[in-house]
Amino acid sequence: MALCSVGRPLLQNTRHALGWFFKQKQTFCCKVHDSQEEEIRKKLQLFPGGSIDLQKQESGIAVMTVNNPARMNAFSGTMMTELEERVCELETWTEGKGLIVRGAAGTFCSGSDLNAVRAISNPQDGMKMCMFMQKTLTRLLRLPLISVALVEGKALGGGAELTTACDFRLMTSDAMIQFVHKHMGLVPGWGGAARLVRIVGSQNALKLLAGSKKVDPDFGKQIGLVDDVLTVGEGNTLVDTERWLSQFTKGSAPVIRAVKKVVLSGRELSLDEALTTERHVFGTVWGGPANLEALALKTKHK
Ligand SMILES: CCCC(=O)SCCNC(=O)CCNC(=O)[C@H](O)C(C)(C)COP(=O)(O)OP(=O)(O)OC[C@H]1O[C@@H](n2cnc3c(N)ncnc32)[C@H](O)[C@@H]1OP(=O)(O)O
Repeated sequence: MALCSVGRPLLQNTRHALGWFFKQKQTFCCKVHDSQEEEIRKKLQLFPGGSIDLQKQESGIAVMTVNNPARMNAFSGTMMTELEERVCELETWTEGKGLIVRGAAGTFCSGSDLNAVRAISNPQDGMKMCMFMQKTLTRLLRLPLISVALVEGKALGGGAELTTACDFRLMTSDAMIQFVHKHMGLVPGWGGAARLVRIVGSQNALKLLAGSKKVDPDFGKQIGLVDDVLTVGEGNTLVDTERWLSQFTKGSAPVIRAVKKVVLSGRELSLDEALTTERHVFGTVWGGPANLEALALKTKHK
């Protein structure tokens, strides 16, 4: 049973929560063949265009690119299903440590493709699409990889929501994030509001959503949405992002992945559940190769 199948509350009980960590391969690496999901997958296939590209590098850092430049990297239907496939691929990438999510051609993502949105504007299809993207983005955030959204140009609507499905956000100095949903007569539906509240607090989330406020790098840093700013024109932003991320991904993959798991459990589970999970994760690294090597080297932390 997958963690978040339709109609099932997330993290229903401790056993389920622990299964999340230890059975990821079995529970996550395949599509959930729920009939409603199959139906929306088929419908999404009717709206082609663009791609979600994934490059897994030997460094243990993967780069995922939202690629639909003719539409400012808006998500077509097929891109939504491709995103799910790429997340599946990353769930089984045991050597992975980090992930960069970015947009093609110097801009992040302008949300869902408005042509597809118009065609499936009935509430039933809207709900199914929203559930599909919520689940995929939840799985993206829960990957045992340290993830960062590299925001160049604009991140609008669903694009702004996508940034919140990463652990960190970097912006170039001329970039902008905007939850434009209110202007579209909507609220976030891809899990962006729930995640935003956890990142910036409810006061700031209310300002960003109710005011559709534009977030530039300074404001983003001030409210804690943005972790760092890359100056435009000073080198290659992707290389700069890899360098920034490598401060957290340096070292052994099992340890980095374990760090992400304990932080994630602290963020999502009750204290008791998180403590139990922490013990289990600790057991996976205690006496492991990295631990034994550090002990043999008599490492000092000066
Ligand atoms: C739960 C999910 C909720 C959502 O995501 S709803 C979607 C929210 N996003 C939007 O409303 C974005 C609407 N687009 C815009 O505001 C502007 O196009 C944008 C992104 C600021 C760029 O402005 P400009 O730089 O002036 O460029 P432009 O308007 O000429 O756009 C270039 C081409 O891209 C297209 N485009 C941009 N965003 C799109 C989208 N979301 N869906 C479909 N097509 C989109 C735009 O129509 C234009 O195409 P074309 O050259 O006219 O064929």
